[in-house]
Amino acid sequence: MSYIKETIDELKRTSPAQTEFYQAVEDVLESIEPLLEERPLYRKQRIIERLVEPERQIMFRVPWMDDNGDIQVNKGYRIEFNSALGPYKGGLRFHPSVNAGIIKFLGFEQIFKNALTGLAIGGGKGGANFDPKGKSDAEIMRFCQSFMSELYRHIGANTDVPAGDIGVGGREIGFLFGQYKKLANRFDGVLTGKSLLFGGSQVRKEATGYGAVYFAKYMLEGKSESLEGKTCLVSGSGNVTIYAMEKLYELGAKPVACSDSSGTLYHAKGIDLDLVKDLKEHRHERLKAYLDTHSDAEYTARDDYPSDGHTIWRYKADLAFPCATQNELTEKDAEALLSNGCIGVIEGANMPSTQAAVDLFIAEKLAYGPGKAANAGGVATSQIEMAQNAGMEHWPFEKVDARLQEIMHSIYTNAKTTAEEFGEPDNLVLGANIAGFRRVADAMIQQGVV
Ligand SMILES: NC(=O)C1=CN([C@@H]2O[C@H](COP(=O)(O)OP(=O)(O)OC[C@H]3O[C@@H](n4cnc5c(N)ncnc54)[C@H](O)[C@@H]3O)[C@@H](O)[C@H]2O)C=CC1
Ligand SMILES: O=C(O)CCC(=O)C(=O)O
Repeated sequence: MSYIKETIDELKRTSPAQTEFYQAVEDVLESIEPLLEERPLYRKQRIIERLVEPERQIMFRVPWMDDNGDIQVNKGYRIEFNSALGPYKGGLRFHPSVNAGIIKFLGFEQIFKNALTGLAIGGGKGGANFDPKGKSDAEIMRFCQSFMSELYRHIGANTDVPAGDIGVGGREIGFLFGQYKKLANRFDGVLTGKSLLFGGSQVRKEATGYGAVYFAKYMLEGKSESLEGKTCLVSGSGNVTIYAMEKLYELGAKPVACSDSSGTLYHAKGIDLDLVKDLKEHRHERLKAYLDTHSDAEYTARDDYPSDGHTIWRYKADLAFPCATQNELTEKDAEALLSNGCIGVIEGANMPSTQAAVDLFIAEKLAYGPGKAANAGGVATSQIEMAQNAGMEHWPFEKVDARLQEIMHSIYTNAKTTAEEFGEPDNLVLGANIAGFRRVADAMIQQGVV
């Protein structure tokens, strides 16, 4: 039996029912096989066995009272996965689908993503199976306060620094920070993605979307192509999607489709970004309401999606940016993109393409930027926020944006040159996984068996 299969079988036995986690582990293990052959020390040191086991997993009860006075109970998680390179760093996700397996897959991805940034940050992730949809601000506040009432004792500016992810934006980070400050009696950089009024960094809100588009720019330049005039499908309509679309417009491309969990919107003239921002950032409405302003746009409800995939990837466009959630781009979607002449897929979300879709992109030598490389701009800018907090500084927008561009360029170059080193110059999955793994593994070896 191969080493990879043995490892996955052992994970299935010891950590049952964590499908997304196995998928994330398999993706990394398959890529690093040539490195393991070249450097037997990694197996001797049992780096893989140590890496797949989180350093610490915290699971807790989150009781809170809704507006009717009824008591609700959710499950909270913080998985402190690996601290070889720095304090645990990674977002919090509030979504009804959250469970230990989802948080573990996200935490595992985060280890290698954070390593790729070249910064001193380890990997962690957390969240709750709480559904913010339809909740009042007061309910969100009470939930965040209860969540932090347990979490505060596990985190710290030099220990573990959470941020946002799906369902956790500026409003939630504000409530979480307020409760942390009250309980810990400390005002420090324990969370990132904070408001600019109390320690937040310029560009953090925009960073993941902007970063993914910078990555696309560098990857296309590597193929003597550019973003200018390209039509783009950008799934989702949250933080990552909105700022990816903003940067695409700035760099001369045209986003023509986006989506939410209820359906897909297509507008051949180009998505009206101001309207989407208003609908999603202020009015908290479904995308369908876009049709009230633009009757020439098309909307497909989720119930009418093809049974083997998602409507958004069936439209013709030059580039695809999956920016919503995991496994939102299937093999059939990948086939549709390729047959419609799509030349690049750049992942703003974490693990949005199924393994079969990824295999197809690699076999077809598509310009493919895997999430752990392409969406690392968010966490990289979080580290810039931590550095500003520690130094009691506040950098201007231009300075943070320039640093973000440098980091995205270096991530692309590192993934590309590592892919070349291992004889597969077009395979940035292999390049990103090996480059990220090597940095973490070498640090673990130097720190001994801990
Ligand atoms: N916020 C950040 O800085 C970072 C986020 N990510 C990843 O980017 C993705 C999006 O995160 P955010 O934009 O922060 O979250 P968000 O909560 O702001 O937006 C999520 C969006 O995805 C949509 N969505 C959720 N499930 C969907 C589905 N099944 N089909 C279509 N749309 C769906 C929601 O309607 C919403 O528009 C996630 O995979 C997250 O892990 C990755 C790196 C950093
Ligand atoms: O900014 C951060 O700390 C984390 C962002 C995040 O959750 C991610 O990169 O998936």
